[in-house]
Amino acid sequence: MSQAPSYKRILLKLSGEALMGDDNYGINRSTIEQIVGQIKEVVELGVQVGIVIGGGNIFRGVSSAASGMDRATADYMGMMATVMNALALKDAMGKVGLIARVQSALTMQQIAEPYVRGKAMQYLEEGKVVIFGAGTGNPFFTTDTAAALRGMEMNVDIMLKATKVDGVYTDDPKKNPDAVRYQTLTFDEAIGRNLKVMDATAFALCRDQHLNIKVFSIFKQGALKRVVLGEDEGTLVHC
Ligand SMILES: Nc1ncnc2c1ncn2[C@@H]1O[C@H](COP(=O)(O)OP(=O)(O)OP(=O)(O)O)[C@@H](O)[C@H]1O
Ligand SMILES: O=c1ccn([C@@H]2O[C@H](COP(=O)(O)O)[C@@H](O)[C@H]2O)c(=O)[nH]1
Repeated sequence: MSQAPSYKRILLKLSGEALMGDDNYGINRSTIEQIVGQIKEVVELGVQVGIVIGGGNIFRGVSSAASGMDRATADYMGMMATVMNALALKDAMGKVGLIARVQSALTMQQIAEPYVRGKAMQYLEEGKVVIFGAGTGNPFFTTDTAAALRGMEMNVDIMLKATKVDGVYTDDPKKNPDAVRYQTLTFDEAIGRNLKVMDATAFALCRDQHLNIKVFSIFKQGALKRVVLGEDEGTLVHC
């Protein structure tokens, strides 16, 4: 019996750091293949997939490597890092027969299309995966905020934040072993408790536009498909 997805169109926010796998930097080949395999599973269910990818595996504007630099310059470097990840993701998708397009918020026409909302919508309707690179195109923002923004522009049904932890916790589970995972929580709770799993700007945007977020671990085999099928996986952040 075929399974019916709970969502027609999703915006997947992929952590850049998740691409490192167990490495300290960059893109781990088997990790990206594992992630692309999960994306393929949901495309095959007929779900339209837009992706915003982070850059933390290569460069962050607020990282120690950037300290002493002009913040806006460092942020432009961070945005370029996300384009590198977007190209790597597109390449890995092509190898398993997925058709993907990269649209960049910063113009770099030799390597990526510029972001054009209508064109991106058309690609999604055609069943192509659209990877949005360069975040919002503006310094002082993050790719979480870009994911919220593109998700709203694409009229997606839900934003899925695929990360290294399996949901939202009372505290950072990487630092506090006593942290407890929420099954669901509201945007106001997430903002009020200053939970650092996403930035507050992204939470506030999603709250104001009624775009729910599911936070889950991309390292759990089949997790993306379970989320899309509406099964119990990760943490739902809702209005
Ligand atoms: N309350 C919390 N619940 C869950 N995770 C939390 C919490 N507070 C902090 N974190 C941390 O937030 C991180 C979110 O990671 P993620 O890599 O997705 O961030 P990102 O900055 O969006 O990614 P990147 O810049 O690599 O694209 C997790 O690694 C987790 O350790
Ligand atoms: O809209 C945006 C998005 C990102 N940046 C810069 O890129 C890096 C990497 O993004 P992450 O969200 O941390 O993965 C970020 O640290 C910023 O320096 C940006 O300036 N604007």
